[in-house]
This record gives sequence, structure tokens and C-alpha cells, in this order.
Amino acid sequence: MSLGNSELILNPDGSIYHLNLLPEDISTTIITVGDPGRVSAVSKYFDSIEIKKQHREFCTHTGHLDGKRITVISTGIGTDNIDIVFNELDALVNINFKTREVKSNKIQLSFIRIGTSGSIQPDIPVDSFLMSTSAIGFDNLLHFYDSGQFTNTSLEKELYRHLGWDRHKIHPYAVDFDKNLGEIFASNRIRFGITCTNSGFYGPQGRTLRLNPKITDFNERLASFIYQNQQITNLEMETAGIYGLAKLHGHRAVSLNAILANRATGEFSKGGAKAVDELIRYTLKKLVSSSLIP
Ligand SMILES: O=P(O)(O)O[C@H]1O[C@H](CO)[C@@H](O)[C@H]1O
Ligand SMILES: O=c1cc[nH]c(=O)[nH]1
Repeated sequence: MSLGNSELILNPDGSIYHLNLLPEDISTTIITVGDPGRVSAVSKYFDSIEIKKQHREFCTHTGHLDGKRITVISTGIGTDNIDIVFNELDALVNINFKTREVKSNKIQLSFIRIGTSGSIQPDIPVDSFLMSTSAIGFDNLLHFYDSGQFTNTSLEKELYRHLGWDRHKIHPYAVDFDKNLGEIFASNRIRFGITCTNSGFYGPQGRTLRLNPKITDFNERLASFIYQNQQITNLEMETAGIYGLAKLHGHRAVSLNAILANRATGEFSKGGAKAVDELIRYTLKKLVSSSLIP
């Protein structure tokens, strides 16, 4: 079936609508970052940069490091943007832009998020690194897709029971990381935990400036949940959408977080840029030394 002009939207130069990219512009190994300024903070470590393109908050650099072709792309903030970025990146490899048909042989992409986050556990210090083994989405994105078989329903059920937030009409979804991809980036420098993704930075992460929260013990309720010996460790704004849309499309994803805030102790990193740079260098080192990444 050929996709209509209002569904698969291509620009006059043949590039995909929001990302402004052509199929040949991306690698199958893709690092996602929220901040467009973080793209060059990653690509400055490449041996060479082949492509540099930007449209809105979506900045893309593709280059080479130690013989591996890597794309780094900024998603901007939030899972609304993740919907755009992940659908369009998948289209670049799995839809034929000439016939406008879905290809029969699918290409699998590997996504590594290098993001920032806030811990809700007092013993997870600022400037530490954390890998999200599962992500809980309070943002609703996955509810708009036929996603039942890709979510972790057992985690969802236990969480619903623990939170009792049905009365607030809050029905989060849960999705796991790709274990094989995660193993490439694991070491004793990295903590593991369940990450909560929400649709905002203030109220939806339990922050109060001038507005009063509806759920006054939001972070505390999350922090006291334990599932199969794992705690909910941190809050951010993309991981659940990334895990969900990667799984639905048949791709693999892992989210690595530099912890900048500790919400339980009230601390914020004084060296956030350094921590993010260290996580970038750590990630690139692991990536180039893995034989499982082409
Ligand atoms: O640093 P990034 O990757 O943007 O990630 C985190 O920081 C932003 C909020 O400050 C949100 O996007 C959140 O997920
Ligand atoms: O507390 C934090 C810190 C970074 N990013 C978030 O989304 N939350």
C-alpha cells in the first residue's frame, strides 16, 4: 500500500518532513540527546563528520569514529518530539520514499539516549550515571499505539496497585530496555534503575514553584515502589517514549542518564556539563569497543 502525501510527508528535496534528512544521512547506530547543543558535544569526538543538518530542534550529525558510522540527533524535550523523531527515523530506513511503500526487509536501528535526569533516591548522587532497565511512561504516548504486547504488564499491574492513582486518571505504561544493547554500556560506573518519564519538568515531576501539586507525595510514592528488587530511581522526559517506539518498530534502545538533580536531598549538580561530557566519552568508548555494533 502506497502511503498518501498527508501521511508520509516529504520535503521538495526528498527529505523527511521534520528531521530534514535523506535516507543516506543516517547510520543504524543513533545517539539521541535532548539538547541540540549537545549534538556537537558528541560529534566533536568523531574522527570525521560527514553530515550536519538542522531543522527546528532536530539537529543531526553523522560521522565516523574508529571505523564505526554513528549518527547523533537532538530530539528536543519531551515524548511529543520522540513520536516525531522515532517515526521519521524509522521511515528513513524502512519505507521506500520513491514507491512510498513499507519495505519488506526491515532494518533494525540501535538507539542510545545520552540524557540528563533527576534522582528520587537519596543515595543516588548528582553527577552519577544511571541506565534505565525499564521506563514508566506517565505521558500517554504509547496509549495511542497498538502496544499491548510490547509493554511490561506485570510491572504496570504492580505499580497501579502500589500507587492507587486510578482516581487521578493516571494510567502509566511500562517498557523495558533492550538487554543486549544495555550490556554493551554496563560497568561498575553505571547504576541501574526504573526511570519515570513524564510530560513536564515541574508539576509532572513533583516540583512546586507557584502552583500547588494535585498529588502532594508524588516523588515519595514513586520512590517507595519496589519491583523485582528494583527501585524507581529517576525522573526525566523521553525514555519511556523511546523504549516504546523503538520496540514497536522492531528497533533496540537503551537510555543512559547523567543525574543532575537529587530531588530527595534537594541538590543540583554544580558540574553538570562535566558530568554530561564524561557520560558522552564513556558511551563513545563502549560503543567503539563493542563488536556487536557495526
Ligand atoms: O538533557 P535531556 O536529554 O534534554 O533530558 C532531560 O532534560 C530535559 C529537562 O531539563 C528533558 O528533556 C529531560 O528528559
Ligand atoms: O530533575 C530533572 C533533571 C533533568 N531532567 C529532568 O527531566 N529532571
